[in-house]
Amino acid sequence: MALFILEGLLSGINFTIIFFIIKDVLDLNFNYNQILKYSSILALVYLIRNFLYRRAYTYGQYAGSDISRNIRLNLGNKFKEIPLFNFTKRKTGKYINTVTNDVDSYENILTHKYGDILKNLVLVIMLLIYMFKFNKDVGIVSLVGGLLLIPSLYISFKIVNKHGKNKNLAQSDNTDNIVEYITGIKTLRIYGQDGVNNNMIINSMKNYSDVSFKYEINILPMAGIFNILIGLCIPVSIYIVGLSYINREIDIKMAIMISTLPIFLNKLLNTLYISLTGYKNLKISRNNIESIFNEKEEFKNNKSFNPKVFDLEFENVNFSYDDSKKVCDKLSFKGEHGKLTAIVGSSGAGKSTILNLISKLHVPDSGSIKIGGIDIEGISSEKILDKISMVDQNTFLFNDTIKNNIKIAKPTATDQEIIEVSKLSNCHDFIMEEKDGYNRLVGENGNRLSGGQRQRISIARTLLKDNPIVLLDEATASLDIENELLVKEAIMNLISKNKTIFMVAHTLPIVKNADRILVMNNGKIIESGTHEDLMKLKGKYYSMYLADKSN
Ligand SMILES: Nc1ncnc2c1ncn2[C@@H]1O[C@H](COP(=O)(O)OP(=O)(O)OP(=O)(O)O)[C@@H](O)[C@H]1O
Repeated sequence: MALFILEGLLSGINFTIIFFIIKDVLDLNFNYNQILKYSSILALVYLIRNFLYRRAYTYGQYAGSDISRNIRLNLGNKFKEIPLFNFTKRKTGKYINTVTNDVDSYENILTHKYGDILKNLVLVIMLLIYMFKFNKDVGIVSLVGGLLLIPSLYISFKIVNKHGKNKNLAQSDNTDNIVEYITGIKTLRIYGQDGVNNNMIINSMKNYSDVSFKYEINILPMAGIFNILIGLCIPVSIYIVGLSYINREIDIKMAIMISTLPIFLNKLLNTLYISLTGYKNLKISRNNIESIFNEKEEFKNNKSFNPKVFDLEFENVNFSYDDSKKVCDKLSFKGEHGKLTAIVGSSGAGKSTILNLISKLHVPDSGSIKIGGIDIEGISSEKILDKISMVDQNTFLFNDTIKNNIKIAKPTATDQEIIEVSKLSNCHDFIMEEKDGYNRLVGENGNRLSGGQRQRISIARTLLKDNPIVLLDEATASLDIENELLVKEAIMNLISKNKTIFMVAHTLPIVKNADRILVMNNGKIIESGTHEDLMKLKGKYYSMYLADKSN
């Protein structure tokens, strides 16, 4: 900043030199020595200014990229603290937009805007001082022109606030839709909904360009009015200078000099107006970054969580995602330590929601969930998740080797441990089929592996993490027979490890051996007991079992 101000001050020397040249020319004193003197001063000042500007620019770039890197890292840290249920479709787009575009815009404020604004401000002040010094009346007219900047910017800032925010929101939506479009491109292609056939993406692009156009069109009138008003200061100043010259209050040198200054001032004020309006727009990005940092964080405390046993109890738990529908309706049940509790029931009954509540991805509206007799409400979710492993249909794999993907569950694991859990989860054979073995790359989100192989890797992770509670969500759904058998076998290996297991399942044979089966319907548990108990009841489970062709 200091270097930019210094550079601005030095550029004022140009005006002084121009003044002296005009003076010398009119005094018929403009000889070779004078020419040499002025050109040398101008060259020297130019070199110093160039040096200062380069330094200021480099420092600015360096500081800017340092700051934006830190902001991005801190945002990454903050995402760790934001409750998982906040990562909804809309918010994800907003987050991506902030981490990419908003941080870039903020860096732009730091690296370019501040410097330009300061430099031009210094020059405007210098020119005003010159004008007051040379001719008070022209000084007053120029000052009024300069002060017009304040109300004009006030109005422009209001417009920027209103339309700039909409533009920023449309940009987030756009980012979000583009991410969804690209991730869903396979499905969209299958149904011929890609490219210009995709209404969602077309509307989103159109909305963004409409909102951007609206922003520009609303900003323009005020910029035009300001432009005209300060433009009028030039003829008024020249009129005053002309009168002063006719009345012999100033000589011709002064008259020429003072007439040129309002033209420079006009250009500077216009640049300043544009820079400050742009600065205000970029501040929306700064506010977006701040709003993420201010987002409510997940409940956290330092309370340790080390229950002696890991039985799990729901007591009168009520929960709904939104007010329209109760997804858990006064749920009460117990899953004993080291036992397998299966949850079955019709689609949408609330089975997966139970697992989400256990892992604190959501919190109940009322009632309590206890692990080993301790209410999990008062424990941070980080500590709860430290005791839980989860296997669901959508195993997320990183674009890395198989080994590293398993190791994520326990970064300190030895190769021997990894091979051991891979054998138990029926992964070892398919891993060794290829020459790279455990160092084979799985591709983006594991796309070089089959669905069953991905699930077995997820089970290997669970075995490696060796947590006392295991949540299995439809782990055998959508698999072919061979894969299903291998996954089931892997699950059985998991079950034999004395863990408290909750398993949501559609196919009933694997449920048959459960210690307890909960049958859900519309957020309620309507039956519970062992397979034999429920078969004797001849209720919902009985009819589901008879209808299940996989028995
Ligand atoms: N994130 C969410 N926001 C709003 N509603 C949701 C959300 N997740 C689930 N639901 C709704 O909650 C209800 C229970 O969903 P849940 O996934 O728990 O059912 P489920 O029994 O596991 O179903 P399925 O067997 O089909 O997987 C459903 O009506 C569903 O539409």
